[in-house]
Amino acid sequence: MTRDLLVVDRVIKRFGGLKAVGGDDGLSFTVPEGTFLGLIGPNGAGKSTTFNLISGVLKPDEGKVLLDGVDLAKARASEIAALGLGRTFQTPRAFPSLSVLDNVIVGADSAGERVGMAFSGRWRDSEGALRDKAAAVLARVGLSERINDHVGSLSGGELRMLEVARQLVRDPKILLLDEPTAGVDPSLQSKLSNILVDLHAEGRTLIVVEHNLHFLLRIADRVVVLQNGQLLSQGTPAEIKADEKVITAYLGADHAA
Ligand SMILES: Nc1ncnc2c1ncn2[C@@H]1O[C@H](COP(=O)(O)OP(=O)(O)OP(=O)(O)O)[C@@H](O)[C@H]1O
Repeated sequence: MTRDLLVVDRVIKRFGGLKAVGGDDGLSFTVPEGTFLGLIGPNGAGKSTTFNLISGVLKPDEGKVLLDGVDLAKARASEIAALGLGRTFQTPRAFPSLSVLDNVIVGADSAGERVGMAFSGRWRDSEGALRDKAAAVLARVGLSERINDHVGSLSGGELRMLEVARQLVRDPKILLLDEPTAGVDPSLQSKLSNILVDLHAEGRTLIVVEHNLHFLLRIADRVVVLQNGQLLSQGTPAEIKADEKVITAYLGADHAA
């Protein structure tokens, strides 16, 4: 049986006394290793808060989030990165004065690779390998022709692809993507969806928050639907599309057919 890589166990998160996530019993769901999970829900449902809880950015007021058995509330950011968790942000975070290639190299650096190599004297030998790895992930996201450009010249969609490349260079076991299709034109969206399908086929665990549920329902293998901070439904895309609760609360009557 596949083990659960991520366990959200009766989690409650409050802001100013109001529950953003959790409802009465707390939010619980599990993500088996190798799953491509889509996290959806209407505005204010608690998707971003849940996303921040499962990436260790926020700590729950009650309950636990376990990644590979480790309680994220007790782990340092470096420990979480060492568990193989990578995440992108709703607003892409790139270094505007650096080239596209250097942004990806810096992405690998935050995993401590360059620092470790510098200390061990392997820096010169490894610099070329790191550049090759960065160039390879940029090719994967379709940015080969932009590697020497400054990120300031990238479109919104290209910036999102750069975010994905900056995570991929670290070879994450579990990759969390926050609204990856926001501001991305249809041709890049289809490229992104192919990349996600490939990453999933490689055995990586993906968790993707999206407003664009048509995008997710086509490619995810499991979907969690939130409403008012609580679990409204979970299942395969086919089960979610057929779930009356979801249709009523979120999808709209046109999906019932
Ligand atoms: N930092 C915060 N301080 C106070 N309230 C917050 C904070 N973050 C979120 N909330 C509240 O928590 C609830 C859930 O918000 P959250 O952003 O997680 O929902 P969401 O599903 O991501 O919404 P959207 O689709 O609009 O991004 C909302 O009522 C929101 O106003």
